[in-house]
This record gives sequence, C-alpha cells and structure tokens, in this order.
Amino acid sequence: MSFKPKVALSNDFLLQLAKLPAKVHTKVMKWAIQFQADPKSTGINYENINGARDPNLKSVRIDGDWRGIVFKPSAGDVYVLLYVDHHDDAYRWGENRKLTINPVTGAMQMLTFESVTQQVPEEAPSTKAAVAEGVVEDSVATVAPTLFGEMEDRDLMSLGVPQELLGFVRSIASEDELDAKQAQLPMEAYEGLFLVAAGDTVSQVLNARETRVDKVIDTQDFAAALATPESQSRFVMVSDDESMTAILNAPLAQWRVFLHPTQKKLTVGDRSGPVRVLGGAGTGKTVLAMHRAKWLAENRTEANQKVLVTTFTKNLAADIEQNLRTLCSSETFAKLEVRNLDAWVNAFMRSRKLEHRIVYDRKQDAAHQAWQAALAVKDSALDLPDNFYESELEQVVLAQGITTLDQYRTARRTGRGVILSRAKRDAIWPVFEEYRGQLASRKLKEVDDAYREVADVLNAEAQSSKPLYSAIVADETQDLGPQALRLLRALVPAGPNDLFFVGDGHQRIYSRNKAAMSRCGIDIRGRAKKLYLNYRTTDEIRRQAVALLEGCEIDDLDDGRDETKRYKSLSHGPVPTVVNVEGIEAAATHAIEFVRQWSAAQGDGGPLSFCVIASSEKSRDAMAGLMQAAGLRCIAITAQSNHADARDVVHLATMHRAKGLEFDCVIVVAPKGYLGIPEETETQRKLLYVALTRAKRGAMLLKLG
Ligand SMILES: Nc1ncnc2c1ncn2[C@@H]1O[C@H](COP(=O)(O)OP(=O)(O)OP(=O)(O)O)[C@@H](O)[C@H]1O
Repeated sequence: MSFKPKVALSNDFLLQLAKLPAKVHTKVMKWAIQFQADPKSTGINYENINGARDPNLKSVRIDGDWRGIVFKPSAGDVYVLLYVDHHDDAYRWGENRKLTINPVTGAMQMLTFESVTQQVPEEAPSTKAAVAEGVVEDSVATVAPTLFGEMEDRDLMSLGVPQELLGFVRSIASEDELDAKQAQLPMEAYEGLFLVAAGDTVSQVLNARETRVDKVIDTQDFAAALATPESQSRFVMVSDDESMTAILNAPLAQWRVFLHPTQKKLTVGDRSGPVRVLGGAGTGKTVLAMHRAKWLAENRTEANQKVLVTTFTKNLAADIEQNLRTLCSSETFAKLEVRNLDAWVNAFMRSRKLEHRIVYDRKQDAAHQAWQAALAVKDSALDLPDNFYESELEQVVLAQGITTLDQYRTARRTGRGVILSRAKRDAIWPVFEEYRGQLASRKLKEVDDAYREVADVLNAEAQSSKPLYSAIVADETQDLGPQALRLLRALVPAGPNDLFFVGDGHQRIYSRNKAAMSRCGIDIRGRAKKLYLNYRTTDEIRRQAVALLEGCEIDDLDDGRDETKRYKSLSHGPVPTVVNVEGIEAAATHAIEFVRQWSAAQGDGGPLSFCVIASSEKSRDAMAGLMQAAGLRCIAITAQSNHADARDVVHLATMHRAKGLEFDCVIVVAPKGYLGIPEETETQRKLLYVALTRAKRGAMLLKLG
C-alpha cells in the first residue's frame, strides 16, 4: 500500500509569496499546487545546497531564476515548502537555516544561523563569534549576571528554546535584550522566557499552556512533530488542491491558518463549562473567538441549532460576520448567527411581540423627557446632584436589576462613593420608579431592563423548550454588563462548551458595564486563560498606550485584576509622537502632515490605511472637513458603514466606534483633559488605549488644548 507523502507550507513561504510580482506569484502558485499533488514527481529536481547547515534542505527550480527551498529529510515522507526567491537569495537563505525538533516539546523549529552565532562580550575575545552549540555557554555565564543563566537545559527547552540556542538564551542579560532578540527565537520560546522574566515559574507557564513535556520525543520524526500546536503556529499541512489554493490565494491572512499554540488549544476540543480568555489589545482574541465558533459549529452543533457569536458593537459584529464567511464553508456558516447583543435582544422582543423600543441614549428625545420627568420628583432636601441619580440608576439599579424599594434598600453599592442610609434610599427610590413609569408610558425600555426581562422569559421557558443555541461565543466581554451576562447565561443550558468569552479590562470604555462573571452565574474557575502576544501593534505603540493606563485599575472581567507587565508585541516601529496642539485647525495640520509623511515613506509599497480617531463626533467631523479641504479623501466609520479595509482614503471614527478595528496608521485627537489625574480619568485613558492600539505601524497622539 502506498501512502501520499505529507506536504506542509511554512508561514515564511507565504509571507515571501505575498511579496512576489503578480506574474511570478501566479507561476509559484501553479508550481506549488503541482508539488502538493506529487512531491515525488520525476519533474521535480531536488538539488543539494552547497555549504548548507542542514543537509535536508534542498533547492528546486520553479521558473527561470526563481527557486524554492524545500525540506526533504532522508528518512520519512515529509516535504515542507519553506521559501521562495531569486536563485542566489534563495540559496543564501537555505545555507543558513536548519529545521530541528525540540527534544522536550517535540515542536518543529526553524533556526537561523546568524542568530545561533554568538557575539560574546569583550572579556572573552577568544570565543567571539563562536557557534552556540556547546561553545559559548560557560564563558558567558561567568561574565555577567544573566536572566536565564541558572536555568536547567530541560526547563529552557520545555519553554520552547531550541537545544542549539541554549547558549544564546543564557547570555541574555536583560528584558530589553530579550526583546531585541525576539525575532531570532521561536514565538513560544520568547513568550515563555518573558513570562519567566516577569516572575512566573516554568511549571506555571507549562500549566497555563496546557503543555505536557513527559513524552519521549523522536527528534527525527518530522511527521509527528508537525502535529504539535507549536509546529502548527508556523507550518500547515496541506492535503488537497483546494485547501492549497485557498491558502496560497490569501498568503497574508495568516490568522486563518497559523494560530498561536494557545489560540489553537482553546479553539479545538471540549471544555467542561464557561471559558474566559483575557488578552491585551491585538493579542488575537477576536481571531480565537472566530476559530472557536467555527469549531463548535462544525463539531458540537446539531442540524437545527446554531452557535451565537455576539459582541457589544454593531460594526465589530459586521466585521466578524464578514471574516467568518470567508473562514467557514457555507454549511458551517449556516450554523452561525453573528449579532451584537442589543440587536439580538431587539429582534427577540419583536419576535415575541414585545413592542418596547430600547433606550440607547438618555439625552435624546422621549427618553430625555422621561428622565427629566423623573428628576422632577426628586427630594430636594437630599441635596444630591442630577448626575448622582444618573450614575446610581446605571451602576446600581439597572446593573443589579433592582425593581423594588425593598431590593434597593439592601443593594450593594460598592465603589459608589456616597454612603446612603435607609432613609435616604427611601427618599431616592421614587425617582427611579418614576423613570421606569415614564418610559413604560412611552413604550420604551432601558437596555439593561430589556436584557433582564428577556433572561427571565428564557429562564421560565428553559424546562419546556429546546435551547436556541448549542453554544455562545462573546467578544468584547468587558463591555457587557451584569444583565447582559445573565442574559447570555440564560441563553444556553449550563454544560460543556456552553459559553466562551474573550475580553480585555484595559479596553473597558463603558464603566457602567463593569461586571464580575462569578456574580452573574458564570463560573470560569479552572477555565480562565490568557493570550500575551500582540500581533497587531508595534511594541513601541503598545508601550505608549499601556503607559497611559498607569495608575488605573484593570480588572479581569471577574473579581480579580489584570496587569500589563506580561504583554508583548511581535513587531517594532517608531515611537508614537505626542503633540500638544491649540485648536482643531492645528490638529488637522499635524494629521495631514503625518498622512503625507507616512504615505511618502511607503513609496510604491501599496497604499496604507489611515484612521483619525476623535473623542467626539463633532471633532471627528471637524477633522474630516479640514482634511478633505486639503485634498485628502475622507470617510467616516459609523454604526452602519464600516469600510475599515479601504486603503485609498483617510477613515475617521469616534473612539467608541473604532473599537475592534485596525489600521496601518492612527492619529488620535483628544482633549488634554483626557490625561488628567488617573483616578478621575480612567474611562478617558482607556479610550485613548483603545484608540492608539488600533494602529499596526504608526501612531500620533494630538492633545487638544
Ligand atoms: N495567529 C495569528 N497569526 C497571525 N496574525 C494574527 C493571529 N492572531 C491574530 N492575528 C492578527 O492580529 C491582529 C489582532 O487580532 P485580533 O483582532 O483578533 O485581536 P484582539 O485581541 O481581538 O484585539 P483588540 O482587543 O485590540 O480588538 C489582527 O490583524 C489579526 O489578524
């Protein structure tokens, strides 16, 4: 019996493919599809690479001067397409690479020999530029204190450090040096090392990763190595023309194919109950949520059921839906329902002939009148300002679903500042009662009340009707308040794979929606996970954004706290500029200059995407007018239109509307006051964090005086 050889592609190959001129791209694609079908074809001539570090790397002629580099071990039937380039460049690339298997984790790892070559400190000139394999370790360890010098080989390798890089890693003396060497390390090794540098033990890291290192590894078995989540974060096995074509056609959509090992582990397999995944901006939470939803739809959803994928913002839901459409087959997509929670609750109420409309803004129209009428009944002897009543309504009455005076008398009011005696509560309550009455007479309902009442309906029907959904996947969980979480809890019966939440306390921009999952009937104990690596933003932008949150408390969506220390970015770029400007005209001048400079620097590398992110619709529109007058095409991102991927325009968005989106470059325009005393400007600072972290490459913060 003959088996088809295993064929895989590397992420480097795809990145390189994306850079090729269109004509060559087509030829390489055609060749790669044939190669996938039969890598043993007599038409493929594998040539040795003289001076190669790895005898298993071969060169193959694709067309004219173009060469592919393929991994073809002497034993076993595995072929990996690693790289493509002009003849000389491809050979040079191949000479300096080696594909190995980590003897502890079993992961396939690509070594670059420039990185294995050590620059040893001046004190040890005799070993300068020695190769790491066994040579440098002792000399380095004695020269200066290092971060990982004391660690056992096995511990380092279990974090993902290749055996050949043990000396290289042991020489690292500071976190900055580790960051500078990031590109030379496998992703899992870099991540493991910075977590250890931040204070985690090796077993904490391995437990959190759900990685077992007690198996015997055959370091020649590349077929087995390809099956590890670490290998799959950089290599993908391709078994038919169709999947090969799909991958080659979108070489830059790496998120579809190469998941971070933690993303991969959380995507597949059963979980015994609700899962919560935390991660700073750009750590791939939405990507994970989409892959998990796909897996649940394909594997744990009956024919007449669906997976509900939900989030807070309407235009982010539209974005997710569009991406899921391309990620999934049509059969799978048919088992998904993507909708922001407000829209979902609205549709449910209509389907049940509940005629109330939902109040989204208490400052407008009928809701405003209702609120004013309610304030009119307040007890002036209490001497409490109007905004006290509004925050009490949002943070206590609506958040906790309080509907009677008795409940209000005993309500938790932690963090509210003002202490209220029973008599005062009795005097305040009529305002809230009046407000609900005023709303009801106008056929209106606060959104939290709508969530609560729908949850009550669902709970009452739970025994008698089949659940609508097999599972729920929620993005932006930090902006779903307690009643929203209770509603999600009521939508699926408690059990394996029921609820999957991703979110980030740094991005909590609706402070009224602060909720602890455990107090909403959602128990995540043993299923609380984290993503650490920022795939979107340069580390320079990430640091700048994080610095703005100094002094702010970041929660973990439950009763604990998150911290910023353990997050890192994979890419680097210029430090964002922060400029004080007087007036919107000056802000527009800086923004125009920024767009022109970045566009000029990009040359013919393809247009960049830009977004001006403003603190209000008014300043967004003023910036649009001024930039348009200077000849730049501008387009506003609204709840209805979300063309964030268009590249020949400058997008403009409010901070709330920009959530979840991303652009090459971002210009943030905010009043200086946003950076006032941290305790008083937490929400504003989080808005700035969200806005800045929308940028992939360049960012500027304009502080309006
Ligand atoms: N495994 C991956 N490989 C390559 N790119 C990835 C991967 N995961 C995520 N990305 C990319 O990183 C960027 C951020 O991903 P995503 O939007 O999922 O992050 P997020 O944590 O939801 O961000 P935020 O909370 O800031 O909105 C996107 O461009 C996405 O395509």
